[in-house]
Amino acid sequence: MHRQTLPIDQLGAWARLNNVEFNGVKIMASQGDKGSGLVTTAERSIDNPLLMTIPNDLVLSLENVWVYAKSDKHLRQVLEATGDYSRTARGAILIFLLLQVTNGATGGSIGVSNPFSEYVKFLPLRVPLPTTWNESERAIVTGTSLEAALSAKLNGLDRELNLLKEKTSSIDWCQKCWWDAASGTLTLDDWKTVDAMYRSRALDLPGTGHSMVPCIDMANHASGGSTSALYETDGDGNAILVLREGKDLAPNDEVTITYGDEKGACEMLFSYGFIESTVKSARELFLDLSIPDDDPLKLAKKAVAQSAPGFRLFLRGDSTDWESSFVWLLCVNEEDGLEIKLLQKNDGERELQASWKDKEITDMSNLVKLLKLEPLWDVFALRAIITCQNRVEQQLFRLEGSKNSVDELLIIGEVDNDIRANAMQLRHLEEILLLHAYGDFETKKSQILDSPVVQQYLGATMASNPGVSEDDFS
Ligand SMILES: C[S@@+](CC[C@H](N)C(=O)[O-])C[C@H]1O[C@@H](n2cnc3c(N)ncnc32)[C@H](O)[C@@H]1O
Repeated sequence: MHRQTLPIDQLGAWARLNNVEFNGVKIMASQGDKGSGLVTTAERSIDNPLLMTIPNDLVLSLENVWVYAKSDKHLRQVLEATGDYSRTARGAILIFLLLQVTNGATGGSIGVSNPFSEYVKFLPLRVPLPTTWNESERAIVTGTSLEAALSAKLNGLDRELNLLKEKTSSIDWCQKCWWDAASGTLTLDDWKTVDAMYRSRALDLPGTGHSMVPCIDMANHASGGSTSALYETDGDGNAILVLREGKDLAPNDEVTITYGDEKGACEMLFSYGFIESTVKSARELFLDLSIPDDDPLKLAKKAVAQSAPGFRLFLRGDSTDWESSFVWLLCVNEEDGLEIKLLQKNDGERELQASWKDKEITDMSNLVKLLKLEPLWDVFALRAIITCQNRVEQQLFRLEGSKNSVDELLIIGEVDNDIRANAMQLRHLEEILLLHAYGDFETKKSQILDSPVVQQYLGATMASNPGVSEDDFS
């Protein structure tokens, strides 16, 4: 779909028209590779911390999308057709943004023009999130945790667009403008664009939740002590940007917020398209795990697992640690005490019920608590460590094994320079974290292997299965 644009220096006029108040700040066209940003026009200090006020009705939240829908038939039709999807903040806001882009592309004939129909024209034409990267750019993150996250996200976006098509094809104007082979112009790239707009600009606004706040979303990110401002909600429900305590800004200083200092390098690149060059650690990453085909409870375990299949590896102080409720499900079976049964409910429905030695498990995060009470706890803990360590090793092989093809792509592929720098930084940071984790798992493994419970268990297992060694333990 053709996206109309407006020069960013006209955003000041848009802001005045829509009662956005700037106090000693303005939007600056270019902040180097960061796109537009916010800068001060005068000295700012904590004596007068208010930098910007955005009226409540300009905050794009789930609630406000439905308020706009009351006076916009086209928006309402799509929201209603998509059911539960548009009852979530992300779903409703994505549809709203798509309607604004459609409004611009159809010269205003679809939807009712509102402040956002103009505002989206100030947003960058290209948001460099990995979902918008080309094939070569995607291939250079092979072996990082972004590889799986990106592939899942791309599949998810494709599914969402197909669902949107299925639900709205019967609406005449949707069929004509979006889906019709001759006149429809909506593509997967458009859907990726609205998703990227939302993901890279959404804030968790206190009292409102996930929302997009025009003008505050022009603030770039800086972490730690470099963050200069915070967003909040004032007593009247307006969104405000205020100076951080202890910060004094001189004229022309950039005003920054944090997009989440706790986020790992992969999540930063995934959601915002960059990693700060000063970042020295990947901080955390997620590795997926699959249940082996020879596990007799494979399908049942998949059905009762309440979390993503994998584990989160993260830095805690100087060491690495991991967390997952899925891993524990992977490490025990019927012979240990896990049971998963199909129950017939009173209403005729059937459901799977998991239990550990006759204790029902409704919340899978409780499985580890029950395992910790078992005499064989050290054995289960060792299985979990070996499972995670093997997966870390596999990831290191994939990262290492892709180095030559990545080097080649950097020479012959079409790779944007910023994307190259970010992707290579991610590869480097994740390799360090994985190596660190591998070493920490090794230490934990040798400690736990000394436990009398494990020694006794291994002795008994090897005696009854002469072909089995300690290495086969997982
Ligand atoms: C909320 S928007 C900020 C405004 C944006 N610069 C614009 O031109 O509209 C977030 C996007 O700005 C860019 N960005 C923000 N902070 C950055 C930083 N510290 N380094 C590089 N890019 C940054 C990224 O493209 C990110 O996805």
